[in-house]
Amino acid sequence: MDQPKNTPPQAGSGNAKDEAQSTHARLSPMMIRIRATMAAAKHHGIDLDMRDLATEPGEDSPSPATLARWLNGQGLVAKGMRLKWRYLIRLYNSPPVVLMFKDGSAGLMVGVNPQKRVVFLRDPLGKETDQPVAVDEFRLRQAWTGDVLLVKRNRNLSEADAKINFAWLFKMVLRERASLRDIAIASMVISVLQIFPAFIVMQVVNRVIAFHSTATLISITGLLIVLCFYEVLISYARRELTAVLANRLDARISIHTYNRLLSLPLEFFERQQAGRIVGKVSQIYQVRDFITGRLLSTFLDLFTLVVILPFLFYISATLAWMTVAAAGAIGLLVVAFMPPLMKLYNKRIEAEMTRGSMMYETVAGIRTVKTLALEPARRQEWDEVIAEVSKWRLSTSRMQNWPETLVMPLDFFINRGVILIGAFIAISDPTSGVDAGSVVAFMMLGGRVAAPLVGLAKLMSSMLEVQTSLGQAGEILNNPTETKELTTGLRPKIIGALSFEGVNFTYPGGSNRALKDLTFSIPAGTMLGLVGRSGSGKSTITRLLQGVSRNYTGFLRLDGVDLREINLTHLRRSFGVVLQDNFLFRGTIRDNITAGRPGLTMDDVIRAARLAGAEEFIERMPAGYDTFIEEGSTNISGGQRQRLAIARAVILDPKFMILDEATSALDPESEALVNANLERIAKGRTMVIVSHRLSSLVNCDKILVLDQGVMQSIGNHEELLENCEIYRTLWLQQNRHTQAREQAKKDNSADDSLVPEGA
Ligand SMILES: Nc1ncnc2c1ncn2[C@@H]1O[C@H](COP(=O)(O)OP(=O)(O)OP(=O)(O)O)[C@@H](O)[C@H]1O
Repeated sequence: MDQPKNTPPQAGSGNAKDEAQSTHARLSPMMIRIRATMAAAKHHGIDLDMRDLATEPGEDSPSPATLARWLNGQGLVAKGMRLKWRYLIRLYNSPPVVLMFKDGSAGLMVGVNPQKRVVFLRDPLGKETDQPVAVDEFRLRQAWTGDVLLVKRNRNLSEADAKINFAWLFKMVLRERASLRDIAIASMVISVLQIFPAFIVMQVVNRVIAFHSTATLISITGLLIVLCFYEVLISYARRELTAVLANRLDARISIHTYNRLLSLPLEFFERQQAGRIVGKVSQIYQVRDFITGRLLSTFLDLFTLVVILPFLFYISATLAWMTVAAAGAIGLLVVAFMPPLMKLYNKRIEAEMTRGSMMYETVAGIRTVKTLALEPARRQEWDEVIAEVSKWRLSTSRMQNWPETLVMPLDFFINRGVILIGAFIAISDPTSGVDAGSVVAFMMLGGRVAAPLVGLAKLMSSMLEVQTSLGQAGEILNNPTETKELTTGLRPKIIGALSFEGVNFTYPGGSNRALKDLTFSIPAGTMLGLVGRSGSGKSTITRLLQGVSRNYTGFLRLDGVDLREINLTHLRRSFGVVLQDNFLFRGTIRDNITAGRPGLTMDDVIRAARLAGAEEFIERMPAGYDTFIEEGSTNISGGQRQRLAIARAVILDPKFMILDEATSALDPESEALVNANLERIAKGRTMVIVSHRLSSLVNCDKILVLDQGVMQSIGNHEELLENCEIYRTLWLQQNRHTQAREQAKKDNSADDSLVPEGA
């Protein structure tokens, strides 16, 4: 237990201890801190990937806040905080706590004994079963900074991954109950303050005017000014609170929506039109507007009702009943028109969605539209879409116009008729208790009763609209996500040996198998070419490898590990993938190569660019690595874009690369350049290359020939030319001209040799 000063207490005993200490000696304090955090996460069943850790510039060792950011959102909830010893020893029921040490490393506290006033530390590099070591306050203080990282499993992973529906909305609004309570109190106070002016005016009319009392008028004026001042203040506070609440709800909805969208599997996006996805997901903003707008204001108006209604009954029950009855009739009218309105509303949304889709499709496919001069056809189609939208918009507005017109007489009755009736009662029946003051007070407050009741009725109709919008957004967002596969599973070190064992795969909804009983294996470091006619299943193989489709039968193993057991994020990160058409984001070349992945330095960017053969053209650009790439990468050539995509794929030094027609769209010169770079990159990696051009695959160690999902043969170029009919045919088709030229050359030389000497 004797430790030198300021050295973190080490756990373990005997040989294990020596071993652990020698590992400690090899690892930097920063690494020990990271490993301690990973061990705390592991306790909750979450394997963290160090590549997700984004350290702040200038940090020697990640701070608790940085570590917490790393853990949050990976199925864990983490919080960095400063704790006193006396609080630390109260954490007796907690899972492992990471204690930050002064040298930049960390310890893992796995238990406490408050009676003996000791905490138990376990070696962060050891096993969960290792014996922890008891450390007292004095010894811990020598190493501990006082900072801790508390980690717990996100109890409600379902909350992070919750489906978008009313229950979710309700829970989310409920989480803001503190703000809601404050707003409700402010609304109550405002309502009460609003009663006073009416009450005062009643007094002015009845007493001041009737008895010519100036003194009463002065005191009433003073009171009125004070009340106005309070109302201004409280209204300000309510608006401020409401704005904050609306913003928080907006942020929550937006973050959750985006997270769910990102966790949907790629297969889902392939089945849907992008425009439709965006259109439907955007419906969530209607829901947001409803919650932060109508729902909140009606909720607040109801408080007004609760306060004002008793007051109105106090002034005159007859007039109050008349007002409530008229307001109720308005509500009924609104509700009666709801079903037909909803029908029309749904049609309108559908038509607007089609309009959005078409707009998106036109912008996305504008090259094709322009080059094929499709503008007139598109315009005509657009006219039809717009006609449909106009039709349903107009019908909805017309239908909406009806209840709005029909409620007007009732509204007039509340605001004017009730007053007239009040005046009549006051004149005809002096014993009724209705006097001039009551009538004026009613005039001031009666209208405020109608608004919340009508609001309540409209709220019900809006609920239906929101239900529709929620349904639309849910149609996209509530599809099964791949969150579980992305956050759980094995994270083996990938070396690159690959084997397919009786793999069969059919696309969802497809009738034929895209891969039939595929069995082959390649050792790590192999360059494997995939060849076959169009539709033979080449891309399907790469899809299965990347875990895009997982519902295949048979086994697909990477270094002997079943692919389905491997964590999806880890799997995809371990691959470098270059496709035919690679999307570059708006931003600098450097941003595109790092693609926002944390922990990458400029040196990594330059190394990747060099490996991809992109360095030379980047350096020739005016701003070098800071050159801005426009949307659609219009300011660089196709060959340059491919080289940037390769740099982006190799920056993490993947041991496994997939190139799916990566050079097919390039001109021969760029293709030769990129192919030369690929051969360099291939050293020490497994590469799966799909290409239509067999000439770019001749150097592959193995070429797999597919036909209608069935493996025809596997071997190198020469072997296949000899043994595989399909390969030979494809090769001859593609190299007919070269063959013909070579034949012609041979013939010519043969002819020359026939010319008699001296001729
Ligand atoms: N998303 C999909 N949904 C349904 N069927 C699909 C899908 N993608 C491909 N297929 C079908 O699966 C089979 C294999 O397609 P795959 O894309 O793997 O062929 P390929 O050899 O890569 O073709 P190409 O060289 O034209 O890219 C084809 O019959 C194709 O029609």
